[in-house]
Amino acid sequence: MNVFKLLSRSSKPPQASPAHRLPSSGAVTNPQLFGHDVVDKPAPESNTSRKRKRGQDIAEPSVTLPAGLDFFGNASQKSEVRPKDDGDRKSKRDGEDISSDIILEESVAAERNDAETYDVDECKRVLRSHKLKIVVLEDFAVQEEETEREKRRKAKKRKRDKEKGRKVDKAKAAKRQLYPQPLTSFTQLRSRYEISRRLAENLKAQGYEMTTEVQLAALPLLLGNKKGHLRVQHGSAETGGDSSGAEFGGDIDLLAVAPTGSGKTIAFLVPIIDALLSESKTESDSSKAGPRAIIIAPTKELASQIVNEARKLSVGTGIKAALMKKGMEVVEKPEDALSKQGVDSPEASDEEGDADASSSDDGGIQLPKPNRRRADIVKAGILVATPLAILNALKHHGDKVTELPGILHLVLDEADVLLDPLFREQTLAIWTACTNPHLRVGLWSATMGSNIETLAVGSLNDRWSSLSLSNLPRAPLIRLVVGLKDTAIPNITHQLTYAATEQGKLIGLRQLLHPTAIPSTDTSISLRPPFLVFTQTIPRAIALHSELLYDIPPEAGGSSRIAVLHADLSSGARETIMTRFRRGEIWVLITTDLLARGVDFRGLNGVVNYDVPNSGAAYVHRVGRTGRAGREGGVAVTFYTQEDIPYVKNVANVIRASEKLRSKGDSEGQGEGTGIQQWLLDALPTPSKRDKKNLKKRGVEARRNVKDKDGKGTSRISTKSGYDRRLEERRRGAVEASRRRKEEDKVMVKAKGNVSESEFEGFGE
Ligand SMILES: Nc1ncnc2c1ncn2[C@@H]1O[C@H](COP(=O)(O)OP(=O)(O)OP(=O)(O)O)[C@@H](O)[C@H]1O
Repeated sequence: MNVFKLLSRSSKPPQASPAHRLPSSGAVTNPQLFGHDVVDKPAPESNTSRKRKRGQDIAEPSVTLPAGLDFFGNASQKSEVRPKDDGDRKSKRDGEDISSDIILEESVAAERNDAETYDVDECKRVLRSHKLKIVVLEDFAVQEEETEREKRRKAKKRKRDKEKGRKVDKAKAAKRQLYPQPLTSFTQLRSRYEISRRLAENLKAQGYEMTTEVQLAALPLLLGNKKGHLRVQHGSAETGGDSSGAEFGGDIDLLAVAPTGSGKTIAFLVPIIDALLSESKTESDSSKAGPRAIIIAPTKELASQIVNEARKLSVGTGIKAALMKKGMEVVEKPEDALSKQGVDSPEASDEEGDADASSSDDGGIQLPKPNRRRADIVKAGILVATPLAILNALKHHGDKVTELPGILHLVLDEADVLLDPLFREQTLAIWTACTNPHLRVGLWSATMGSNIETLAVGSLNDRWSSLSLSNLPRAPLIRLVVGLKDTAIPNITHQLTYAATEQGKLIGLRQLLHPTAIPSTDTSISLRPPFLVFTQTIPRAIALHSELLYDIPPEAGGSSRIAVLHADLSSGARETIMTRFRRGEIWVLITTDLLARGVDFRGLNGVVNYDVPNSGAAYVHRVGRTGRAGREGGVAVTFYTQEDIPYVKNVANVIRASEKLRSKGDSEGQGEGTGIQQWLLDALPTPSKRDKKNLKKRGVEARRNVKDKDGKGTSRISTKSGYDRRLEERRRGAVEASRRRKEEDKVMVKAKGNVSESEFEGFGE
């Protein structure tokens, strides 16, 4: 009997032919998560934004691999048209490169239709069907203009609100809601917002046609002001036409909360690249070369992924994207200017020495100092980095941070973690250093606590007062939410498995690794490689890796198919493992929360939470590594033991919410599987606020990397229980002692023999 059958709860019944629905099957699905039954009018028949049922292919991949092998099927495969070499041909307009006239001809008709717009009611319908909610979180300009009058009005309103109760609040919320023109296809970017032709081509070459929900709303919001499109009228935004509405004076600051894998990267990169291109057309001043946009991400892996994406989108545009590395400088620091003028500065020389010592990029060659320093200053328009990497480069004279007046765009990707106590100080220091009055800020994540919103508003206010910018119009802060906030994506299957003990978890994981060894049951789900396994700590990841190292048979690649990735490895080793995993050479990657956020492995079939995540948000991000861009068939398995019971309700609640979301939005009725039963939710204890805080900070007590009384780590992972291990150790010790005794006896006998021999020798004399 399979014990997991009794103790596990899968969120959906097994599917008939999973191979066809695996994320790694290579087929590109509809990237949208919601609104599949809704036809986005006025999209014409020929328009690529025509709606498809979930799972219906947009196009066949050009290289057809067996479903089980094409792990990381590339979205670009489906695009027949690829960008040609940069120097190929020159555009007749604006000096842009033109790579394909075919694309142009094909898209003319579509562009004409794309220029058609929706009326306000249609906007509302489309945005609601895609579960999009856009509100003005803070309209600073209005606040400042009407301070006195507003105060009196607010006092009156509060009184009325008290009498009328919640209804009034709802009415107020509706008033502040926006309905921008939905962008249902990427071709509309050219017809409506006149983005660079080359940028449009690059998007097409990557295979992007239909927009995801977050792109559908965020791109019009961020590009809208370019043509004065964003107009708020009686609680709604509309395009062109009636000009009686209150118009936002400048651009906007945006706080976007959208599901994992929903294409937020493109949503923030396209407006930045477009803005930099517009700027480069108007500005001929080359002294402005250097970063104009900074994108901060919490890990090196995510930062380097964003750089890659930015480079792909800006091919042939002249816009460059760079990844911040040790030894690079963002701006010239005051001491550099002094040293250039021949003034000796002790701090400058100290720091220079440090930078040289830590720099791995100059291959140990010592160039003359001023030249080296100048050569390392970032010239790329888009700079992507972790907070510490930028801050280290900005610090001078101890803790002073060099200002960055040239930065016009600041993006915090995974904003909630960047503004969490772990990174908060560093992130805010960078934000404060961006002193340009026209700076626009974007905060993006799949999860966002209300404390982050408060912090964002506070930071915007502080910045405003410290820079004394009162003579300039203030941009509103707009919040865009896709789906249900802080919920896991609805297109994956969740399984919460009670494994009782540490041993149980290992057995469970082995069962997932060798599914054919165990007879399949109604509730068992199959998990095909490649998949990620998350542990709570680095020592546990290492221990699990060594335990599973020989589980994959040699004929399937053996131990080379399984790897461990964590922050204690060198950057080079981390990069190699990431590349091998993306190529499909590694099938099982064991890791910590280092890879929980942002990292995009398109064809990942599943995620195993070997250790329960530290919070509901952590669960959302970890499981969001599968089911990217609307791909179906991803699986998320979470093991929990006796020790986890006090905390697992967080995870159960997230799964339950995600299942509800699926069953509501799923016209095919697939969402009716009842994974997390109400009785389980009722039975699980609700963790206190303090417990949640502790858990988030340090994880489950029993698995912390503390030493036991023998000085050994308790984070050990093994199929054997501690009792069995002790017995075994004693047995081994006894065998060893007996062997040693025998050896000693032999030596004694020999020694005695030697004595008698020597005695005998003497006897010969
Ligand atoms: N419109 C689109 N059509 C098809 N694929 C898309 C589209 N937009 C993005 N993608 C693909 O979706 C995947 C996920 O995108 P991205 O990494 O930007 O997601 P994300 O929202 O930032 O996720 P996370 O919250 O995990 O960081 C990428 O492989 C990307 O190429």
